[in-house]
Amino acid sequence: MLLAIDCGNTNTVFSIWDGEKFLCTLRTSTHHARTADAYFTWFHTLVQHYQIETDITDVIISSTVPRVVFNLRVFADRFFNCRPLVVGKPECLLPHNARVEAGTQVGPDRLVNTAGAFDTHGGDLIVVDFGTATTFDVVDTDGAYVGGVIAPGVNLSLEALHMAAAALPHVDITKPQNVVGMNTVACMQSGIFWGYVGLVREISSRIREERGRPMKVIATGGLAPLFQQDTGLFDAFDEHLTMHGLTVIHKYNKDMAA
Ligand SMILES: Nc1ncnc2c1ncn2[C@@H]1O[C@H](COP(=O)(O)OP(=O)(O)OP(=O)(O)O)[C@@H](O)[C@H]1O
Ligand SMILES: CC(C)(CO)[C@@H](O)C(=O)NCCC(=O)O
Ligand SMILES: [K+]
Repeated sequence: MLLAIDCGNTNTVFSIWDGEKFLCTLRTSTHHARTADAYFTWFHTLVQHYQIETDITDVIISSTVPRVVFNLRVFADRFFNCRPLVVGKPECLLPHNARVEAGTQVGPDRLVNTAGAFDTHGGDLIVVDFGTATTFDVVDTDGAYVGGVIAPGVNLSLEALHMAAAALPHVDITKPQNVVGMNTVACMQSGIFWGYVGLVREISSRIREERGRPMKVIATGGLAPLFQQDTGLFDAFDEHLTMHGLTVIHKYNKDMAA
């Protein structure tokens, strides 16, 4: 059984993959100081709570925060007696190597999304991930990551308004009824929501134009469904894209080692 760990700048997600399906998905906030023992206490409590029979033999990690990898390695070694595969390390092979400028470190989450999206949807894709940052990953015909776009995340943008302007409150994202807001909160929500709809539309269309071919837009991340409603921004929403990508990369490495 595989334990797949997707560690983002805001949240860390653990999923158990039995080879056919995910048995559970557990979420915690990302903290570089969390110890291996603390991970296990949290993990074990939830696995017991959900009464899941686990027999973890393999661990794969994607982390956009380099500092957390040490404790996750200790966690894998101490509790599952295994050496984890870490996406982005030379020993972790990718089904298709990224084609980017020499010396560029592509975020592991973007490499994982690329592998997952290509496996499910084929080539010529734009993958949009609404995480801490909103990223666009361009997946070539053959499945290689060939570049993309990084924009500030939705919640980060709302937080930045609140932090920088004394009179602007903390607000949660929602889809406003109107564009013209008649109170402060509605004005902020409109700016972020409709601004993002425009951002996604413009960037997707410019990517297609630059590459001169039709490309499908696949969205993932917790906020994607909110942006999909009535906007037709995406060809598909794939909630489990990152986790699926981790299983694809794990299987590829197993097959290559066999
Ligand atoms: N309707 C909503 N309003 C506000 N926040 C939401 C809504 N739906 C989901 N979210 C939040 O969106 C976030 C989406 O999670 P996701 O895993 O896609 O990215 P993240 O964890 O924030 O970023 P990262 O992977 O970079 O750490 C979660 O924090 C979730 O609580
Ligand atoms: C852009 C983020 C923060 C999105 O999670 C992550 O993929 C990252 O840290 N990337 C490194 C730079 C790059 O991907 O080009
Ligand atoms: K994410």
